[in-house]
Amino acid sequence: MPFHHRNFEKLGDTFQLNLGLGKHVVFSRDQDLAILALQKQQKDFIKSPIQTKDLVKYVGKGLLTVEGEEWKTQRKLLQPTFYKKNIYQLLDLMQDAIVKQLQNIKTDQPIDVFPIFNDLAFKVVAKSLFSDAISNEQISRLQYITEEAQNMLVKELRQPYKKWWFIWSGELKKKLLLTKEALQIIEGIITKRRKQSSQKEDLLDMLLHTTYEDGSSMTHEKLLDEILILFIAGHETTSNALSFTTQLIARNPDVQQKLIQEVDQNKLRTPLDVLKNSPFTTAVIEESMRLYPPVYFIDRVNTKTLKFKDYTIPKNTSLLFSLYEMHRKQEFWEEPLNFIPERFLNGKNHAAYYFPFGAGPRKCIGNNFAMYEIILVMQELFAKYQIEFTNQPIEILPLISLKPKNAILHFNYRK
Ligand code: HEM
Repeated sequence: MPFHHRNFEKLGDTFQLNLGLGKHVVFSRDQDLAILALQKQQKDFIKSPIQTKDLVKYVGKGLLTVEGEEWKTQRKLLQPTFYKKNIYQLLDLMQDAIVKQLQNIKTDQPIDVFPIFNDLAFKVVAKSLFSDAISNEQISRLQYITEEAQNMLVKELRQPYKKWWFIWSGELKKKLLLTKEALQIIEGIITKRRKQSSQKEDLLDMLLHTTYEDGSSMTHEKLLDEILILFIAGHETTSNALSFTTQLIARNPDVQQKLIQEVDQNKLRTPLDVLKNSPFTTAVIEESMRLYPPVYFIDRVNTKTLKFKDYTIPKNTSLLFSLYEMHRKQEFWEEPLNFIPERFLNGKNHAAYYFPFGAGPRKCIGNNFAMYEIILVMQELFAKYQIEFTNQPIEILPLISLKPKNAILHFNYRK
């Protein structure tokens, strides 16, 4: 990251990096170019092969990893499931999983919050999807498999020269077998559910009843792929956000105090009422995702020659938009490196240069789900605990997502 920052400072908001062998990448923190690629002229851009080929190997073809007509049809089908009113129905399931998971917090010693939030975020997706039809063993196994798939993808991307070794050593095959096992676990749950007549209020039931324009439902295979994708897209991003948010709160006692005041006012409220009465908590989360956007890069490839400002970018160029850099630009944010949640409370619209959930038609479908989950975690957490930081500064691990490193915090029961 500092490497990119230096390059942006030296070379400007958009620059090209030569990777050798005739390959090059365009890095940009220009919000107008990003909006053009993601929204205004999105028809002339596709996702990079990292998502539409490399990731597909491990997680199949779901909303996140498909393109063109296939994507359009699936997005149209799945969008209503993620409307606010449908996510509201999942709040009790979410809340239940959150309360159980937060029991793992210890107060007698400093703890790394990332593994706790990572398990929590995975369980919240699992329970929202399947309610009580999934066992704890199945959840642990699915979590292990999806994380192994992501680790393998990181390895492949970082060490492309070792591709033959991954194949020859059997490592790749082993990982692909794991993906098969994950699909079998999900398939078992779906098959059982199809035989039940009673209705459940979970995502699986919604997905089973959702239909295309011609009245048909998703094929069994498509449903399996979409569910696996929800696990992949929905858990690490959320746990990163939770970890960075709590670290920032611990380092800013005034913010923590204000947050606790709001949490106390919400103490006796239902989860839905908590969501509706948490403006400061929401601002805290938004400010945290400004400084540490869990998806810190969005990639696209232009399918046509692109003319933008003084640049002509030949077609089939990889473009990487740095949300991390964009969210820290002096021209848009006063004291850009400081954590000031109030900037999200002054009624100003930041949509032109702040988009932690992406922008345009491929914007995160789970954005409400994620925000509601994080607000409910903050409510549960700060109703019981106060937190202190133990190490400076916040450390980052920029992999596929922006992960925290050594997110060690000390929890104390509130007096
Ligand atoms: C704080 C948490 C989250 C962040 C920061 C985040 C961020 C993003 C971003 C930036 C994109 C767009 C990527 C692109 O344009 O290339 C995206 C797409 C997506 N996200 Fe999220 N996400 C989060 C949570 C979730 C959750 C909880 C779910 C599901 C339960 C989810 C499901 C998806 C899916 C399926 C897509 C692909 C949408 C499409 O291409 O049509 N995300 N997310």
